Formats: sequence, C-alpha cells, structure tokens
Amino acid sequence: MSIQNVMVIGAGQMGSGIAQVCAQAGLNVKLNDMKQEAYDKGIATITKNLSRNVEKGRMTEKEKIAVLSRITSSLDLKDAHDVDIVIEAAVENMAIKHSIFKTLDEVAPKHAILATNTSSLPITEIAAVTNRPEQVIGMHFMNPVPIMKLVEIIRGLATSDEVYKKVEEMTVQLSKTPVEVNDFPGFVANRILMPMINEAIFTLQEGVATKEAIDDIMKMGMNHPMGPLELADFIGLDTCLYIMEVLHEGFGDSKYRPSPLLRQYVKAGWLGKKTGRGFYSYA
Ligand SMILES: CC(=O)CC(=O)SCCNC(=O)CCNC(=O)[C@H](O)C(C)(C)COP(=O)(O)OP(=O)(O)OC[C@H]1O[C@@H](n2cnc3c(N)ncnc32)[C@H](O)[C@@H]1OP(=O)(O)O
Ligand SMILES: NC(=O)C1=CN([C@@H]2O[C@H](COP(=O)(O)OP(=O)(O)OC[C@H]3O[C@@H](n4cnc5c(N)ncnc54)[C@H](OP(=O)(O)O)[C@@H]3O)[C@@H](O)[C@H]2O)C=CC1
Repeated sequence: MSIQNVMVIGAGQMGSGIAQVCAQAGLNVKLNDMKQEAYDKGIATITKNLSRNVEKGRMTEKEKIAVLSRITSSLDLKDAHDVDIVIEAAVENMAIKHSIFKTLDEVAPKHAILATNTSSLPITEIAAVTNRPEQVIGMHFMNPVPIMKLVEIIRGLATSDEVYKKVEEMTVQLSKTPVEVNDFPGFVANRILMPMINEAIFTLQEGVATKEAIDDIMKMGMNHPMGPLELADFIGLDTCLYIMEVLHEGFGDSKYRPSPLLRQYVKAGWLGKKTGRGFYSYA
C-alpha cells in the first residue's frame, strides 16, 4: 500500500517543517499537538514559508492554497486511525515518546508505519513498547526541514526491510536524500555534531573567548554556515542537553558530559531562538 495519509505529532519547529514538506509532496497531513495554539503557531510558520516561495516565484498562490488545504489540525492521537504513517516530532523525552507510541500502537491501522524524528533516543527502545517493532523506524530530519536535504534513516533492531524501503521511497518523494544508519546513541549526525557544540559551550564557560569570537572562528575558519553557539540556539538548548544526556548515558563515557553552563541555561528557560533568549537574544 502506498503512503498517502500522514500524521505528524508535535507542531513545533520540526513537526511544522515535516508537515510542510509532506503536504508539498502531495500527501494528506494531520498535524497533531496537545494545544490548538501550538497548531496555529505551526500553521503560521508553514504559511510564512509558503508565501516566501510564492514571492520568489517558486510556487503559485493556487499551489500554496492547495498545500495548506492538505494539512488539517488534530488534538487527539485517535485521529491516527486512518493514516499510513505517523512521524512523531514531540519533545526529546523517552517517557513522552513511550506514551505516544503505546497509544499509536492501539489506534493506528495495522499496516501503519510508526516513525520518530528523535535526534538521539534509541529506536529499539521506542519500538519495544509497541506490538509492531518491525514497523517502527527513525526518520531524522534536519532543521530547518524545508531547506535541509538530509534525512538520517535509523533502523531499530527489529525494523523490517520492507518498512525501511517504504520510508526510503517516501523520503525521496519529499525531495530529500535518505542515508541509512544503525541504532546507536546519537546515530551519526548528533554523535558528531553535539560534542562540538558542547565543547563550544565549555570554551565559553571557561572564558577562553566571547560567544561572538567562538562563532566567528568556526564560521570563518571552518566555513560553517552558523557558529556552534548560534546553532545551539537554533536547535534549542533543551534539545541539545537531552542529546548530550543520551550520549553520556548511552556510552558511559565522561567525554560526553553536558556543560554545566548548558544545564544552567536550560534551567533558566533560556532555550534559544524559540524562547527569545539563549546564548543570544532574539527580538
Ligand atoms: C539537532 C538535530 O537533531 C539535527 C539538526 O537538525 S542539527 C542542525 C542542522 N542544521 C544546520 O546545521 C543549519 C546551519 N545553518 C544553515 O545551513 C543556514 O544558516 C540556513 C540554511 C539556516 C540559513 O541560511 P543563510 O544563507 O544563512 O540565510 P538566509 O539567506 O536567510 O536563508 C537561506 C534560505 O533558507 C531559508 N530559511 C532560513 N531559515 C529558515 C527556517 N527556519 N525555515 C525555513 N526556511 C528558512 C531562507 O528563507 C532562505 O530562503 P530563500 O531561498 O527564499 O532566500
Ligand atoms: N530542533 C532541532 O534542530 C531538531 C529536533 N529534532 C527532534 O524533533 C523533536 C521535536 O523537536 P523541536 O521541534 O525542536 O521541538 P519544539 O519544542 O519546537 O516542538 C515540540 C512540540 O511538540 C509538542 N508536544 C510535546 N509533547 C507532546 C505530545 N505528547 N503530543 C503532541 N505534541 C507534543 C510541544 O508542545 P509544548 O511546547 O506545549 O510542550 C511542541 O509544540 C525532538 O524529538 C527533537 O529531538 C530532530 C532534528 C532536529
């Protein structure tokens, strides 16, 4: 059965982007969040992105309206009763993902694939709370989703070849490039990226240089599009901390210990761009 109906869970920065690219590829999308305001915020971001495409001549106004008409609001996981795939992009927390996947296993059709956009949590452990571990898979999009080409596809221990192939095909349909990896802490992207960001935070904490200097060095010296502190703000400092905790616990190696300054910022609610303040301030 081909994939036509999708539920995306979490209308935050990742979920809204995933919903947008699915709808642009002609799929019907139910965008689920716990609160109507979160959905409204997600749809406002999608509308802004699509309007920019219209202004730039990449899409007509009619096409924009058609894309938006394929996205509907959902505030209840039971709405997954008729979808072919669910892509979960709620908060990076195992207890929350377990609860979502348990419910999805009960309400989604038997054939439905249950994918997660987790940036680091073990797919095998998420799959274990369902009765269909062979249909659970990691589909790790990069931020900002409408722009970034990569989707890291993570096989859990039980993920079937058939499910992997379907998700790979869907990724290509979304005009993205799938890259296969195995289920190990942080997968590949964040096992390499996040220790660099964490080290930049230690460098700031130790007073080696200012935040601007650290970012300038990595931008100009390594040709990175964003410096590591600016990137941390962009990703969300809460997400960065959760990922470092997964690496630390998963490998049991002190080289992955999260920076105390990162912990402090998260405790203060300075989560980066999404809350208006992180290492930098955002008006
Ligand atoms: C944590 C994880 O689990 C995994 C991750 O995702 S890690 C994060 C991975 N992402 C990155 O590393 C991003 C690094 N940054 C970049 O690549 C670039 O800075 C960027 C693409 C975000 C912006 O590019 P830029 O050239 O600096 O700025 P800008 O010219 O404003 O933007 C380029 C285009 O991207 C669009 N864009 C920028 N931010 C966007 C966003 N948040 N959403 C949608 N579109 C966006 C802009 O509108 C612009 O589009 P046009 O073609 O219409 O002009
Ligand atoms: N940020 C990034 O760069 C990347 C993040 N990811 C992963 O994507 C996921 C989402 O991250 P991101 O979009 O940045 O986070 P955001 O905080 O922007 O969005 C998360 C959204 O999910 C909602 N939510 C929380 N719990 C539930 C639930 N039980 N049911 C439905 N919705 C829920 C949140 O609501 P509320 O705010 O009310 O809690 C919020 O609207 C995480 O797993 C993260 O690791 C993957 C790749 C890149």
